[in-house]
Amino acid sequence: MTADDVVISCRNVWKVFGDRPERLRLMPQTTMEDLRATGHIAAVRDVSLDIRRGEMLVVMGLSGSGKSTLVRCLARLLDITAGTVAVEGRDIGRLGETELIDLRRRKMGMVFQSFGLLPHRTALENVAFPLEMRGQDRASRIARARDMLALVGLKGREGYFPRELSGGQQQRVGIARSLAVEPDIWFLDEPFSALDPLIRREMQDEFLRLKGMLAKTIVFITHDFDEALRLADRIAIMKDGAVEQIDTPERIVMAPATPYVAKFTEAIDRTRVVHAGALALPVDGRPVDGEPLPAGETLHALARRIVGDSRALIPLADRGRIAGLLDRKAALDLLLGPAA
Ligand SMILES: Nc1ncnc2c1ncn2[C@@H]1O[C@H](COP(=O)(O)OP(=O)(O)OP(=O)(O)O)[C@@H](O)[C@H]1O
Repeated sequence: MTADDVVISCRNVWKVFGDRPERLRLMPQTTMEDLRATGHIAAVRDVSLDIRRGEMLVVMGLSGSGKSTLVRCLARLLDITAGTVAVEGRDIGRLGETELIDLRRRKMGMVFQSFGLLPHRTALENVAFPLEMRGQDRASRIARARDMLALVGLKGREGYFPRELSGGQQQRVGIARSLAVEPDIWFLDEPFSALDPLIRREMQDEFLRLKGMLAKTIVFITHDFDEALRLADRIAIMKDGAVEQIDTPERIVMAPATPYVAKFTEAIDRTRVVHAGALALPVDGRPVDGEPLPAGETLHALARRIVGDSRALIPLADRGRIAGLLDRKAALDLLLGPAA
């Protein structure tokens, strides 16, 4: 990864709430108990991570683990207590108020759990509002706002005020508003939590489509592991303000860095995460017979073909080349549980 690939970089970031956090001497070994003794609480504890351009980073953790606080620090909606957050190489802690507003307006989009809609404006005007702030002309911003509302399934409700919409509909207006400005960096704090499962899946698909098309950098908080697995390039698992592991979904479930991460991912169906290629054995001169299976597919997607295959070692192909051999028994053990 080169420096150019990194859009957001945070180093040893702390966010401590309490009486006088600025007077604390924070060190990696500072514990929650040390802080509690002085009437403080660390919502974010010594977090260092880099987010790459075009990446979708999903932040997960139990309630109170610091997800929202971390994301608010990345957008400098909160001032951090210690450490640095750099966006495209600029330390955002040093930006003046106008520069900060400009950075947010030009580069960042945000959707938070509380929808933050303007109560005296209609759905259409709410979605058009950030475009107005950018100085876009009325006709084009209204047209764009209409398109975005249609995209989130609110065609026909353009003239409704927030109080006339359900919680899920208000959330969709918030999503449409953030989509309207096509930000480079998107911060999404449980954006789909109030949506019912069908529309939620549609919105996830829409996100994946936009992500693929526009190479946006997205930081996304969710409680829902299935959602994380569908969307994430990498997942950060938080506990008590610290990031326990930041890794690909496959490595989070197959190589948990701590007992906590292992416990957190215990109930996940591994076969939906693990690609056949991850189980590949080297060919090492063994015969490679017959049609190979695609190494990039998950075991779940290949289940029928693996069950119906009679070869003990099934060749795997990646971009037209043999990538290794899949031990059918090991794959079946994962799919069906070890034989009794
Ligand atoms: N303004 C504040 N003042 C004091 N403590 C706060 C404040 N904001 C958050 N906290 C504390 O910081 C910790 C992390 O909160 P945060 O909202 O970041 O967690 P979260 O992981 O996003 O939770 P949830 O999933 O419930 O939204 C919690 O213990 C919370 O009580």
